[in-house]
Amino acid sequence: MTRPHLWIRAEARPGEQRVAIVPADAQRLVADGYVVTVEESPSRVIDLEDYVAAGCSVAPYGSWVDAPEGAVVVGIKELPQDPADLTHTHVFFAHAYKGQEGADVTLERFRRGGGELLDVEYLTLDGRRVVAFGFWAGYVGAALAVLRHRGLLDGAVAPMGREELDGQLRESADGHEPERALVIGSRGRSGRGAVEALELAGCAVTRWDRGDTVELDKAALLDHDILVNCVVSSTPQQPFVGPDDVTAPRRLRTIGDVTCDVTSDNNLLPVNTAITTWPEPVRQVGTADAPLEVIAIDNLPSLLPLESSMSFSAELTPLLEDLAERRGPWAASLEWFRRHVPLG
Ligand SMILES: NC(=O)c1ccc[n+]([C@@H]2O[C@H](COP(=O)([O-])OP(=O)(O)OC[C@H]3O[C@@H](n4cnc5c(N)ncnc54)[C@H](O)[C@@H]3O)[C@@H](O)[C@H]2O)c1
Repeated sequence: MTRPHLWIRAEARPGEQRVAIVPADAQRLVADGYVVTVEESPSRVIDLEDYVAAGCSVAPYGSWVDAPEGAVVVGIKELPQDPADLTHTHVFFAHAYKGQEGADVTLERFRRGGGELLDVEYLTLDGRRVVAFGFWAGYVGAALAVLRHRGLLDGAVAPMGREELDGQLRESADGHEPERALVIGSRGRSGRGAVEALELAGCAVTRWDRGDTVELDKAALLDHDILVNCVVSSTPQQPFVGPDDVTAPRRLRTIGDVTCDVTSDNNLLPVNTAITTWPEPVRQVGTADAPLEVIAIDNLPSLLPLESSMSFSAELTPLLEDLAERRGPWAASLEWFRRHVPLG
């Protein structure tokens, strides 16, 4: 079996602490005969020494631009703006096929350099994505919502470890009647994470998935204190919470919008139309008399960088044996790339 040289790139986005392959998985790859290089990084949540102990070689920050021909450069978020031409094969989330801002520029860089994009979002088997950050997105989104509901999230949020977050959730339960919390999309990856966090926090959790929203019981929905939206919506349907619901009789006070489709036609929470951020995680969309707060952060998994990296790496690593031949999910992702950048 051919084994490509794997080059773990340092993330270029300021503050990004995640990494695509963790040392334990790198060690297995090295034992399997892969050459694995890891770049130095000022922000990565995992020490460089752990990669050295796993048998990886070390390269300076950003040196993937000079990686040997044939090396596959693996990362998570966007590439830096230089160089203009991309000559390698890159594995990362490029967000380049749905007309997103900057997508044309990204694809043009690959076209000019003759490189290849194997976008992680398009690694699929039988149409289902095989590598995603969903569980921890749901976990963090629900955790922030319940902490806010309990008056314990005031101001900025920053990356932390799971123990710290779980400690906050457990402690916050003291002296609280269990809140009624609803997770919609509860059978999905992020939905399962949301349910786990809310249960740890001592909430009484209602789970809804596809069949439960066909005929939306709005009164039942609004009779929850906390709502966590984890639905993947691709077709328009009756919104879960719209502007009209602000003045309706309701228990609902806090929404965690994990889906974050805030500017899309399929936004199921049109009561809110903008994301929120780490410095300002909470937006008031209600009124002084009828408060309603939304948390809609679009990079939730970054708040638990170690756990997110570990689960991402655990999903990605077993797929690498098919990478050299571009089989399975790699073929699916490559097909998307070739639709946008045909072979010249
Ligand atoms: N905010 C973030 O940082 C972040 C991170 C990761 C993922 N996401 C987003 O979260 C969303 C969920 O991702 P996932 O990986 O959990 O997806 P998933 O496909 O694993 O789960 C989606 C769930 O929604 C259910 N669903 C679909 N339509 C529904 C409806 N009308 N009513 C009720 N349930 C419905 C599905 O049956 C499924 O169980 C996606 O839009 C994803 O892009 C956000």
